[in-house]
Amino acid sequence: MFDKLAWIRLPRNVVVGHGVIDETAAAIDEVHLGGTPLIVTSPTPRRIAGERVAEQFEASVTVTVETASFAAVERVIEAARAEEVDFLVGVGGGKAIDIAKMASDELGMGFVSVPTAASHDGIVSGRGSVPEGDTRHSVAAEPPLAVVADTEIIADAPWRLTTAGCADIISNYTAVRDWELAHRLKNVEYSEYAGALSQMTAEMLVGNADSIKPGLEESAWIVVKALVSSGVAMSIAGSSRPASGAEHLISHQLDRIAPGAALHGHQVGVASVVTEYLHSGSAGRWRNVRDALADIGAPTTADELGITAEDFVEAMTTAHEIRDRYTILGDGVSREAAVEAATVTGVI
Ligand SMILES: NC(=O)C1=CN([C@@H]2O[C@H](COP(=O)(O)OP(=O)(O)OC[C@H]3O[C@@H](n4cnc5c(N)ncnc54)[C@H](OP(=O)(O)O)[C@@H]3O)[C@@H](O)[C@H]2O)C=CC1
Ligand SMILES: O=C(CO)COP(=O)(O)O
Ligand SMILES: [Zn+2]
Repeated sequence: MFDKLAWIRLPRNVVVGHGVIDETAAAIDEVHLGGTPLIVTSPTPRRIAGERVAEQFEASVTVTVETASFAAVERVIEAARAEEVDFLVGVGGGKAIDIAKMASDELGMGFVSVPTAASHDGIVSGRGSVPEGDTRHSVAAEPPLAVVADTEIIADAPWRLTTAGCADIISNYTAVRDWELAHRLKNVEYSEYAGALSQMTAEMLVGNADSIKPGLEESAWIVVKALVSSGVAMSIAGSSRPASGAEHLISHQLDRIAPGAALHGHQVGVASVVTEYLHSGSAGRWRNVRDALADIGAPTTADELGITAEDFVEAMTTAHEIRDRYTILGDGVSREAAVEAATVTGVI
């Protein structure tokens, strides 16, 4: 008798390359999804990619969403039922993809991810994040059956979206440290395989920092591959643990305290500078994290995020409350300790 249930849900077809958007229907066919797709997109991605995806099918339905909300997920579910579609395709950044992912989960329908920006690892994962009440963190949702990432489109997206994706990957270092800590102190289940994959993904991205530059299509390749790998680590773990530790808790808290101030990846990157400091002290590796962010042009200070020192410190001191996830924040860092960590690291 097994006392453990392993449940790893991964994409079956990951297509990455120049111009592959025009192969979306073929990639979908390969995973045996047939019939009419419901394309979930947002205004800019619709113009750039959504229409090119739609024209590959005899019939399709498109829903354009403007904001990430449960109302938008409901609208997509209603459209899918009313139009009797067979599967969902999310075309865009995290907003369109997560709305499609959450709706697919509810509908029990196949889901395909067509990212137009490499802004964070949610574009390839089985985790969905749509703000609900006070909740900002991800929940389990339908993983994509196929991912179609056109590097020509992604390389043309605003550069800040790509640096945000890089910073989300760089934050894997501290996420894994938090996970190991929770394993040691709280007996939280830890997967060495998922932890090693997540850490290696960050190392490879940092090792390739010289090739991550605006206007260079190879950057999109490197970042998408890292996001896929991070998504796989989360699938193996069955949670976002390998890619989300205290730095993510701080970012989720910033989303409440200073909504819309900065991109997810940029926030978790800056937060990981201070959480690395909390882990290893002033002589530790926080400078490596900061320098890795600076090398790819991501923010390294609260000011660059457009967040005040006061708000950043408040997020640090309250972030432990938002989720049952043990990290270096323990049962809360004091205001003095938060100010010290953020000041020594130059974050505030
Ligand atoms: N599942 C997970 O684990 C995670 C999910 N998230 C979720 O993801 C969302 C944030 O993702 P993010 O990608 O930053 O947000 P969006 O999907 O809102 O995209 C960011 C902006 O980029 C625009 N855009 C997208 N692609 C292109 C392109 N190729 N060229 C020009 N502009 C483009 C969008 O246009 P437009 O305004 O027209 O949409 C939007 O203005 C949030 O809803 C968040 O909750 C965040 C982290 C993790
Ligand atoms: O953003 C994520 C991983 O990079 C998902 O993490 P959360 O579960 O904390 O939302
Ligand atoms: Zn993240």
